[in-house]
Amino acid sequence: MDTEKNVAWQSVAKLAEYYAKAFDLRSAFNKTPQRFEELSISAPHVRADLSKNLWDREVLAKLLNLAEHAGLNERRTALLAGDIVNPTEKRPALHAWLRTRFSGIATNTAQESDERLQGLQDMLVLAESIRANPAIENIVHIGIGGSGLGPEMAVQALQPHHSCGQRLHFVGNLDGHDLHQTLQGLTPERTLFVVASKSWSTVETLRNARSAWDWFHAQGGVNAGPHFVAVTAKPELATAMGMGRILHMPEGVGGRYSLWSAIGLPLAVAIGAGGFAELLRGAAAMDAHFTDAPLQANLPVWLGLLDVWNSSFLQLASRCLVPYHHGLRRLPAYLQQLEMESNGKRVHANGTALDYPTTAALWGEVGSNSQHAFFQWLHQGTQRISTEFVLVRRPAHCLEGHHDTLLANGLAQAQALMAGAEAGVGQLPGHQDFPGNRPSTVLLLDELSPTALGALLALYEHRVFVAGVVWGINSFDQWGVELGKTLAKNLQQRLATGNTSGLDGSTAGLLHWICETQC
Ligand SMILES: O=P(O)(O)OC[C@H]1O[C@](O)(CO)[C@@H](O)[C@@H]1O
Repeated sequence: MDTEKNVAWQSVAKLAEYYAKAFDLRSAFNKTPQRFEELSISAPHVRADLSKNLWDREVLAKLLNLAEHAGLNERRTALLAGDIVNPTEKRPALHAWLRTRFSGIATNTAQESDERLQGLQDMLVLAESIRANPAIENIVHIGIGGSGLGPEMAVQALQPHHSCGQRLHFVGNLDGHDLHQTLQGLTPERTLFVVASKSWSTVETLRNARSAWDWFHAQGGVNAGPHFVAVTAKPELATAMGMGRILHMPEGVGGRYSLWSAIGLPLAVAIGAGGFAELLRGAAAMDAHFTDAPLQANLPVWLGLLDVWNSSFLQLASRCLVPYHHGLRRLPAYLQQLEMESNGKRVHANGTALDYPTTAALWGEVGSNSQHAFFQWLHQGTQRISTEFVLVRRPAHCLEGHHDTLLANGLAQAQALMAGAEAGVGQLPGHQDFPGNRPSTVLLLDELSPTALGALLALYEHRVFVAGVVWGINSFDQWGVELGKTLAKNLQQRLATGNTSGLDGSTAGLLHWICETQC
């Protein structure tokens, strides 16, 4: 860490002990009646109440100072200009660049022709032709991680906006049960497979694609090619596998940031090219906020700094995400990849070890279901973590008595985490005491439209970037997934032969158990 950043870091650290041990949210609200106004902030389509966190304006000011000394302004400019921000892979991170250019929000570059935009343009044209083709009844999207989670989550989230005649299915898992169950009842000639893999080397996706290809012929289909669309940065490999149509995605768009590229094909089929353009516009509006708003009035900056504060300084080991909207039930899984693959790192971008905790584990489940699962732990467990609520003001249904009750439940959980309560007369002391003073954040959308979803997801992307810059890590590579892939290849061969020589005792023992019945 350079000297100035270190001084700024130490000055934040000086505050941390008090906020971790002695700060009390209830007293803070009593002492500062305008605390909500001071610590809540709006951005396009998203309002955020950060006042129920274990911080205040003094902490925020010091964190903003730290961000400046970490080079946030310069790094943000580099990201949005499409410069190299992923040094270990020598790549830019083009997600915001792509949607901003495409949406024409970037003045003077709106009509820019660039081959990196071509795949997205081709995808939207193809999506419209699929929507207009009644012969295609089912679309099976095959892809994992960033090539699956984003489209699946967004297709679910925007279900009320669907306007296509096709049914959409998602297959990611290497476990054959996933593909097998999905294919039940489908007819080859009426099915279109979308095989999404940026690298075209992901074992899960290639295995599923080959099995789908075999299924197509085994079920009497002829000429599979036209029924297979590939989305990839490696068109030559996809062509060699027989894919009938290739959509290109740029190398510079990272997997977990790729919903905005041709990877978004299932979503564009579901909501139409116009709906997809709205998603891009919503995201680009958040990009513009991130670019233009001063750091002290910038929502992604506040959230990224809060993440740094909670994890590195207050040592809160996880963050629980609870979206109170059925459509957002896959948001925790999507954000797990975004946050934990991006910032789950233990070394600086230059490869040297870091001596502070980086990103917290992210986990969660949709509300109100989660209230009946793990909220006991959140309210009365021995460990304190932070909780994040995503609320949506207006539902897309008109069933009486649901949405107000849902919103009341979300608000109540945040209130209870902060306020706590003592067991009353006739109640059980201890068992019915709630300690309170547990931090939470509320993000509020007016409605779950394509535009608002785009803005929300872009907000999370920039937040991850901000925290990564302050931690000094490269948020755009993922070397941590490689060792397991290499070992799996070796073990696959051993499973075929039962050879355990040279293996550690546990892996050898487990292999023996499996081979007793299989090999
Ligand atoms: O699109 P691909 O290349 O199949 O990769 C899928 C996913 O696998 C990962 O590389 C991790 O293994 C992710 O970063 C990526 O989103």
